[in-house]
Amino acid sequence: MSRLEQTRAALGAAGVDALWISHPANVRYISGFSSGSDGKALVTAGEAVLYTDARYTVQAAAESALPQFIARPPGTYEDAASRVKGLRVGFEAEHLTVAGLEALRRHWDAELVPTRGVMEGLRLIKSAEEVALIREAQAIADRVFAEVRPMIRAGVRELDVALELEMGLRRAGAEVGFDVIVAGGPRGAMPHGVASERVLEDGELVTVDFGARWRGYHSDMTRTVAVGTPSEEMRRVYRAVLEAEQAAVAAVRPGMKSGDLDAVARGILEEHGLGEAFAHSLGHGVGLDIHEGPGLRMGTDTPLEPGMVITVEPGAYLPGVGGVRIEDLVLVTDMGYEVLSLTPKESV
Ligand SMILES: CSCC[C@H](N)C(=O)N[C@@H](C)C(=O)N[C@@H](C)C(=O)O
Repeated sequence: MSRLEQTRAALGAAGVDALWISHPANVRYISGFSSGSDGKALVTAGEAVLYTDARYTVQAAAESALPQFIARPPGTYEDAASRVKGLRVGFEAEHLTVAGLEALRRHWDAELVPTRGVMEGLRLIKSAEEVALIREAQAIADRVFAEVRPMIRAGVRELDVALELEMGLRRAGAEVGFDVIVAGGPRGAMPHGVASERVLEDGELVTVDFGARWRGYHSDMTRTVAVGTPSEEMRRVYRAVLEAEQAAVAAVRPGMKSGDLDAVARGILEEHGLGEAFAHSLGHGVGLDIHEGPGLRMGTDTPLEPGMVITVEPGAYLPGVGGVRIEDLVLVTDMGYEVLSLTPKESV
C-alpha cells in the first residue's frame, strides 16, 4: 500500500473522513516536501493536497508527491474549506496550535475531531528506503566521530568538540540532527548537557551525544569516553552502564514489549545500585523526528516489530559527580536486531 492508501485506512480506524496534517515530519512523510514546517497537508477520501506558500512553488513542485495549492492563510483555509464541507475532519491534537485550531473553526463548516498518533502510527515501521537513509545518516556520524575523537582531551572546550562534530556533519552534506551534547566531568550528570565553554580536565568522563540528519532522517548515538584515568567510582558506573546497554541490545527481538526492554537495562542498573540514577527511558524510535515511536519506557507494551529503528541508551547520572550514557541505534529485524551505530565502545 502507498503512504496515501495507508493514511486513508488509518482515517477509517480513527473515525474521521479527513485529516489536517500540521506536524512537519508528518507533512514530509505524506508529501515528500522537505520544508514541512512551512507546509500543511489535507487528506480526504478522494483528495490529497499539499498547502504551502509562494516561497516554495518550485521546490514543492519538484518534491511533492501530492498536488500543491500555493497560498498563505486565509487562502489556504478557504481552499481547504471547499474540500472538507460537512466532513468529520481530524486534526493533530499533539501538534496543532490553539491559534491554528481557531483558524480552522473560523473558516470551515466541518466537524473538527482531535486525533493522536495517526501518522506517527504509520511511521513506526520503516520501509527499506527509510532504513537506508537512517543507515547512511549513522554511517556519516560514525565517520565524523572517528575524525573528532582524538581532540577529546584535557584542555579542550566542550564547545570546540561540538563545533568539530557539527562541521564534520555539514561537510559530509548532512545536517546537525539536534544540539550536540558534550558533557564532561560533573556536567555529565545532566543527560542533556549541551556543549558549554567548560574546558575538559584530566581524569574525567565525557558524554558525547549527537546525530546527523540525512535527507530528513536522523541518526542518534552516544559514547562516553575517558580523558586520562577517571576515578574508580566513575569507571564502575561506566562498566555498569555498558553491561546494561549490551544486555538490552542483545535482548532486542520482534515481539518483545517496549517496557520489557527498558526493564532489562533498568534491572541491571538496579543490581549495581544505580536504579535511581537512570533518570530517563531506555530509548525511542528514530526517523523523520529524532524522538518518535516506539517509546521504550517502563510500563509501555508496544511490541517491537521488524523495521522499527530504536535507540538503546541507558545512563546513570550522579549530581555533583558525573554521568555516563551509552547509546546505540538499532534496527529490529526478523531474526532479532542489527546495530547500525558502529563506533566502538571504549574500555574505561
Ligand atoms: C533533544 S534530542 C536528544 C537525543 C538524545 N540522544 C536522547 O534521546 N536522549 C534521551 C536521554 C532522551 O531524551 N530520552 C527521552 C525519549 C526520554 O527519556 O523522555
